[in-house]
Amino acid sequence: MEITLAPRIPGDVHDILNFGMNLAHRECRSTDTFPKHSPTIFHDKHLDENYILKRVISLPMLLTDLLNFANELLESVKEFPKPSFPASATQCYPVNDLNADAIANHYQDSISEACCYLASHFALHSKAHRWRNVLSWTQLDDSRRCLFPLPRARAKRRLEEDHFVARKWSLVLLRNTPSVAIDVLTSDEQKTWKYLSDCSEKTELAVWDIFSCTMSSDYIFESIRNIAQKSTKEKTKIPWNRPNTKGFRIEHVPFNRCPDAIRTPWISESRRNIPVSVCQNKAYRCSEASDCNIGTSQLLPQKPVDIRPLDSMNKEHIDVGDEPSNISAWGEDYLQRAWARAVDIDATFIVFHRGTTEIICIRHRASQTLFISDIIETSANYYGKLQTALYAAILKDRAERQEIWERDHPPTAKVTAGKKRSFNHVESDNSGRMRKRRRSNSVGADPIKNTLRSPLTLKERCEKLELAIVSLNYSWQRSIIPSLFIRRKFEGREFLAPLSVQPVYPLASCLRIDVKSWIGRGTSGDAHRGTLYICSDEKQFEEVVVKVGRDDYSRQSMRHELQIYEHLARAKVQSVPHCYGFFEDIESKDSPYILITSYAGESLASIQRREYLVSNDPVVIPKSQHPAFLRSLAEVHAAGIHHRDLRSPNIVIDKNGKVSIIDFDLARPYITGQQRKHERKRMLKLLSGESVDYDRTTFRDGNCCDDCSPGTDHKTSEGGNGEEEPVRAYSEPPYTS
Ligand SMILES: Nc1ncnc2c1ncn2[C@@H]1O[C@H](COP(=O)(O)OP(=O)(O)OP(=O)(O)O)[C@@H](O)[C@H]1O
Repeated sequence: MEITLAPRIPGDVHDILNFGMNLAHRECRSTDTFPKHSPTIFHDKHLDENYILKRVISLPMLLTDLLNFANELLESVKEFPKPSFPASATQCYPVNDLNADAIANHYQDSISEACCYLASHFALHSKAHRWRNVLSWTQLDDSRRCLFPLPRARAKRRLEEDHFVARKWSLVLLRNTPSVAIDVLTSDEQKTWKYLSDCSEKTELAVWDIFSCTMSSDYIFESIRNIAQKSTKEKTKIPWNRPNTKGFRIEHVPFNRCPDAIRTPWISESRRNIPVSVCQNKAYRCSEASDCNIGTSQLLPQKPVDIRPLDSMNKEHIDVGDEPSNISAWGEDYLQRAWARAVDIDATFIVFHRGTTEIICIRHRASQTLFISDIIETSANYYGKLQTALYAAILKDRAERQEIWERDHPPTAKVTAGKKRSFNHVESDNSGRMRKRRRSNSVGADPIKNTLRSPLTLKERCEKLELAIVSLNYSWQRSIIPSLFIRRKFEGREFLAPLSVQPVYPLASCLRIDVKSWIGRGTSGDAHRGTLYICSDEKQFEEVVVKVGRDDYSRQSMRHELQIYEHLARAKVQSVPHCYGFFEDIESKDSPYILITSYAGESLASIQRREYLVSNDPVVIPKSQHPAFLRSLAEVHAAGIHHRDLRSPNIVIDKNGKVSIIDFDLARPYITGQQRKHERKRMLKLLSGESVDYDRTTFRDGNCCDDCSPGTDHKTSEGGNGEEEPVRAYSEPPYTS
């Protein structure tokens, strides 16, 4: 009989496995409050089902499972590594300000780096003398969090939130091959390595939310634990608001999800709680409508996006007392956000860490369930072992899921170019239908068809329609049920009448708008691109821009913009988009307002940016093309409109070369000759690639424009007697912004 002696664990490995975090915890600062809680808003109602956490289950056994897994790994190790490990910091951490980043740095230095080495060794190449690390716990590039220029107040709030929770850390897979002959590895290790090699460089493997070490984060952790315990006991589902729109038949179209690992031991316990229907290994097809996406597919974003499905940034700060019972909603919020991030990077493990305590969660994709451990004390002397097991589990889980995926999707010899489906890009089931419709009715693409079908007819027909049915289909937004918006009209500065909604609208009286991409964010809201048609007639449609605003400021500026567009339409100005109207969501007063205009092409800013990337030189528009730009501006001026925000994002050019001026939220309905000259000069500067911006630091009255130096008055600066009669667009008192 062969007797295998347990290997002697070297001292440095022993130190890591028996590491307990030593973090002195001071009283929280008096100013410490929760970041804003974010109730469900319009965009949340249109979230892709995959991004919604449906239930949570408490899994107290997770800790034991992971420690047992660590023991199994240790037993299987034939030789322990002999490199010099990053030392685990055992000294007490200075606690001046335990903000989220300080906690993250401490976790990284004290234990994470060492665990990356150990877990790589145990899970991948336990027999090799010389080996490399394949894991790195890293702060990710922060640039994706600042995609949009934020107004100062929102940027400040974001900073406050960053202070409380850092979301930019993750475990990353490195693609350097281990310097070890592959035949030294056991067959299991070879398999794991093969499947991990198929992942791309710097694949994010798990989600970490690192909290500041304060009383508030302590409350949040308790809240998470309580939510898990309560919903496990009562078998509750997390409720999710949807639009209340009636009369839309919801079709249940099952689809294949990315797989969940099944054999992994650490979810053996959890599997008992997952409904059998969604736990079958084979195809991960959802079987009940309530448990899966309806009519949608798993479409992972192509570009990294800042996932904030619960848009707390736009919500009022809600202070809570020190009562932990008040804060269950906060815990749910953080769980939901972490779930959404995990969906985005297709991660199974989510870790909440706050220095002295930690919670580990496992995401089950098919049932959209999160299994939640108890609160783990990081000072326990098995914490190092637990983290090593966690990292190895994450690696194994990734490899196993890749194995399942490749088994279920064997490479087909013949893949037609352009039809290849990538791992993370599955087309939505109705996209083919939409493409077909667009091909056969490509208004805008074919000028002959345009004239035959006269887009004006659609515009004219739309003028009388009161109801707009809006659904979102881009990035993580994928409406199951559309929202209803009702047309709003104004008299002077106020709404003409209170919102009145009829019980039933015939399809022929409804506009339908499919929002399909995000264009940009301005001061009055987000601009999206979409397709507009009338419900009863899908044959005619037009590309539109839908500006979505939520607050009072955006309502005011959209109202003003609508008024200017209406005037320009009456004056038959051709060089501006057609405005379809201003609509309001009928569901609640928190819901947004939308302003719909026709899509008028790509902005000068975006063309110049694109060209600049190629040539690296400021982009100059050829002189021969200047008249088209100047004519468009002159047309607007001739109608008595002073734009006052003439910048390259607000000049758009369609594919036939037609130049339009957009964005009239700052415009004034009267203009002097001097102001006209100034805007013309500004246009020429923009065309020659000069970057010109407005000085909005001083208040300008109607006699000045923002291009004048402060103190200049058009009336007095004019030659002759200085008198100049402004052209008035309409006889309202001048609008002051
Ligand atoms: N009708 C349109 N056609 C083409 N692109 C458009 C249209 N309307 C808006 N856009 C694009 O969307 C972006 C944002 O829209 P817009 O500038 O109107 O928003 P805003 O909130 O008024 O912004 P701002 O801060 O400039 O006032 C614009 O820069 C432009 O590129």
